[in-house]
Amino acid sequence: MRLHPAVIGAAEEVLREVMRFTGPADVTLSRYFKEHPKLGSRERNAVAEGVYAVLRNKLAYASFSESGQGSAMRRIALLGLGETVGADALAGLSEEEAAWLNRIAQIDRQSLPINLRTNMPQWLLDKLLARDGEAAALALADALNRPAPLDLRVNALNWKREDVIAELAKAPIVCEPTPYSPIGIRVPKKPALQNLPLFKDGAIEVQDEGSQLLALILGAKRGEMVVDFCAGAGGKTLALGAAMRNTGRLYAFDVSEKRLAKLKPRLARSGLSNVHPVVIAHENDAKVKRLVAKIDRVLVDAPCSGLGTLRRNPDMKWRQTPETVAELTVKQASILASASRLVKPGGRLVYATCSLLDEENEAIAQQFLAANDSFSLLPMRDVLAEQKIALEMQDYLKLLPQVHQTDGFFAAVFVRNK
Ligand SMILES: C[S@@+](CC[C@H](N)C(=O)[O-])C[C@H]1O[C@@H](n2cnc3c(N)ncnc32)[C@H](O)[C@@H]1O
Repeated sequence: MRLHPAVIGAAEEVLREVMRFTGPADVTLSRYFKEHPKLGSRERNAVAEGVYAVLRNKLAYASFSESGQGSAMRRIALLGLGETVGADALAGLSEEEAAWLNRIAQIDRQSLPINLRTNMPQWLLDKLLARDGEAAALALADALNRPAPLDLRVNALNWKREDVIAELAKAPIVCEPTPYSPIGIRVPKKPALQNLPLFKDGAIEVQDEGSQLLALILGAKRGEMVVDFCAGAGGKTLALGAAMRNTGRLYAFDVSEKRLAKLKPRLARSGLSNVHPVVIAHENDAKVKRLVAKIDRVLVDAPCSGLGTLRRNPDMKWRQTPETVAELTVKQASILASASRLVKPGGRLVYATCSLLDEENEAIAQQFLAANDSFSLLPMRDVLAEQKIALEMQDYLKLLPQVHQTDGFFAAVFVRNK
């Protein structure tokens, strides 16, 4: 059955706002759907898929849209919808438009110049080419430009992965265990989960496998004092609280009251009572100082460019610039320096990002080590062996979508010697 003709106009309209890149695309889409309640769920999905395809393929589509008729934004919307739901599903296409979409579909994308093939902003493409070379940069861009699967984390406090997989199969939801995280489940399709008893009972949370691994390498244990310094809506906090078997004390810091508020309902579902959310004004807040040298393990899941998560947030590549990245690196170094003071001798500090850029990753870790002789690096291969995670790494954790089928993540583990 064809989609309602309103889909094309809706995609065009919402793209006008999304393509200004003044805020996250998912927020703009949710607001648009709230303001347009008559769009059915099939139509909403089609609009969202079409918009995300445009964000993934922006440069190629801009080039393709130089031909065709109608407003430029309609042509761009048609390209996104044509790529995702297919021209045959669209009602309201003129004959010329259908023929044009058909012609565009015949173009061999491999024959396009590298900037149109990768659909990366030039500054980012230049960085990836200089660091990785053409073949690796193309493979990375290709993986980043594909939608991610849906990964779930099992709440290890009360649930076993195999039992959750068996329950999901009854729904019926096809899924499989994730290869590296012992508490992860991968769902290739994207079913709605919110109404499943498993979700309501806190047995599962949506979380990329890479993100699960970042929580695991902190190695948090029963009865410990742990700080999740940049907790946000608590994706990793929940994993840490369960790893601590709901004992000890887990502080969830963040400067954003709004993000921390989103942790509350998730905490209620999870059954955890060892988590203490704390809004801080900045990384040097007096609330931080009170815990100096008292904490066993500190996770710094730093604010970053998010360029490792382009599979889910393709707008990030158009919203970041060399200047925003430079600002972030100053913040990252400052947060890591302040958070490190909390770690007690013998304690562990993890610095993590979902960025792919060396300046947000290795450079921050190395700069920190150079300035802090009380900390040393715990090689990632040792940390992974300790956690029984079957991943080959050297000093750092570097997860890549084209290799590990996760989002792009970086992590360094430090131990305080004195
Ligand atoms: C990568 S996100 C955290 C995601 C979260 N850990 C999760 O797993 O869902 C980074 C977070 O750092 C927070 N942040 C930014 N500046 C901060 C600061 N100075 N101190 C603490 N948190 C900060 C942001 O509000 C954001 O929620």
